[in-house]
Amino acid sequence: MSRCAQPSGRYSPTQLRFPRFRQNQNYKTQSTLCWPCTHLLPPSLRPPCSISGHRTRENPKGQRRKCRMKLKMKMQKIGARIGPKKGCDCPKLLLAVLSPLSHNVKMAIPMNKLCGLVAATFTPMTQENEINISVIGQYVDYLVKVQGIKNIFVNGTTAEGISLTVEERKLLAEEWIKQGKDKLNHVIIHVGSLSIEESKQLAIHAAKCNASGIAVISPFFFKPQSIEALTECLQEVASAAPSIPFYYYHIPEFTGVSLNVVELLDGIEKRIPTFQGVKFTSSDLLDFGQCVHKFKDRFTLLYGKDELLLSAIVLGASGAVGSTYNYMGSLCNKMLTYAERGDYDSAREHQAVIQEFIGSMSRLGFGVAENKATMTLVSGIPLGPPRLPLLKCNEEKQAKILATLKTLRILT
Ligand SMILES: CC(=O)N[C@H](C=O)[C@@H](O)[C@H](O)[C@H](O)CO
Ligand SMILES: CC(=O)C(=O)O
Repeated sequence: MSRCAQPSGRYSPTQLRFPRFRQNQNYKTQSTLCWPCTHLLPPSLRPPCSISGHRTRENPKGQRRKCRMKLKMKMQKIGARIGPKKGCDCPKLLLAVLSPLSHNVKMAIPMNKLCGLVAATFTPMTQENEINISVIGQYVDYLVKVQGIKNIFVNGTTAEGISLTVEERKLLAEEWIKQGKDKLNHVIIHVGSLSIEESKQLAIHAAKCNASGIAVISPFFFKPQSIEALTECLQEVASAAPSIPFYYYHIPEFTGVSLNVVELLDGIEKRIPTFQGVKFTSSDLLDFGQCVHKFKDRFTLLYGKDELLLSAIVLGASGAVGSTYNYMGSLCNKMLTYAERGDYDSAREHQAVIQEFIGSMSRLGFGVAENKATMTLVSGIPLGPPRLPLLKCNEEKQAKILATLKTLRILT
C-alpha cells in the first residue's frame, strides 16, 4: 500500500518508510492546462488578445508576455497552471472551468493522491436519534491523535448515510469538512442515493463545501443491469460536480449490484473525466487484483474489507477505507508498516488480531449497531444508537464486545 504526500509537502514518520509512497512526491500539486487548449477557455478567462503575440485589434502592439501573464494569473485563481501538452489535465480542467458551478471552485485533480487508511465515520446521534454534530470536533482529534488516521469517508455505510435525510447529510458533510480543516488530508463525501436527483444535489453541495472528493454506490432497488447502465448512473452524478474527484463505491453485498469493476473501469475516464478511483468492498480478490493490475497507474484503488486488507496490499491496493480503522487504525497502521518493510510474519500477526476481532464480532451479529457501540467503548466519544431499521446494541452484547477488546488488547 502506498502512502501519499501531505498537502504541506511534508511527510509523517510512518509515511517516510514507504518507498512507493515517496514516489508520489511527483504527484501533481497543481492541475495543468496546455497552451494549445487555452483557446478553448471562455473569453472571460482568455487574455484580451492573442497569446501568440500577433498584432490584433485588441493587441495592437502584439504584447505576448503581458497576455500570458494575465492568463497565468487567471489560471492560478482556479488552482491551475499553464503548461506543456505532456501531462496536462485539459479535459478535466476545461470541464471544471466551463461548468456553470466553476466560479471560485478549485480544480478537480486532487492536491495529494488519496492513499493509506481512510476511516468510514459513524454518525454521532443523540439518544433520541437526532444528529449530534457537537462531538465531531472531538472525533476528528481522536482519529488524528490516537489512531493516526488522516482521511475520512463520510455518510457511507458505517455512517448510515442511506438512512439519513438529505438535509442531515448536508449538515454532516459541512461539519466534518469544517472540523477536518487543517487536520485531515482527505474528506470524501458519499453522495449515493436511490434517487439520482438527490445524489446530484448532494454532489453539488459537497463540491461547494470543498470536499476532497465524492463517492457513489449503485442504485439498489431498481438496479442497473449492465455496465452501461451503471456507468450512466455514475456519469450523471459526477457531471453535477465536475470540479471534484469522483469515486465509485462498490459494495455488492449491500447493493446487490455485482457487476465486475474491472469492466466498469475500462475507458471510464472518457465518460467521467473526474473519475479518480474505486472503494472496493468485496472479497472478490480476483476482480480487485485485475483492477489493480490494469488500472493502478490511472486510478486509486481503495480496499474495503478490513479483515482481508493484507491480501489486498499484496495485490497492490492504493489504500483502504473501513469502519474498524476508527478504533483499530493504529493497529492497522502498524500492520502496514511491517508489510512495507517486508516483515510479513509481523504483518500477519497484526492482521490476525483484526481478523480475530471481526470474526468474533461476526458471531455476535456484527452490524453498524455493534460497530458503533465498539467505537463508543474504545474512544469514549458518545455516538449514540443507530437508526431504524438497525436496533441498538444491547448491554449484554456490549459486555461481550468489551471483553473481546480487552482479550485482544485492543483496549487496555
Ligand atoms: C459492510 C461494511 O460496513 N463494510 C466496511 C467497509 O466498507 C468494512 O469496514 C467492514 O465493516 C469491515 O470489514 C468488517 O467486516
Ligand atoms: C466502510 C465504509 O466504507 C462505509 O462505511 O461506507
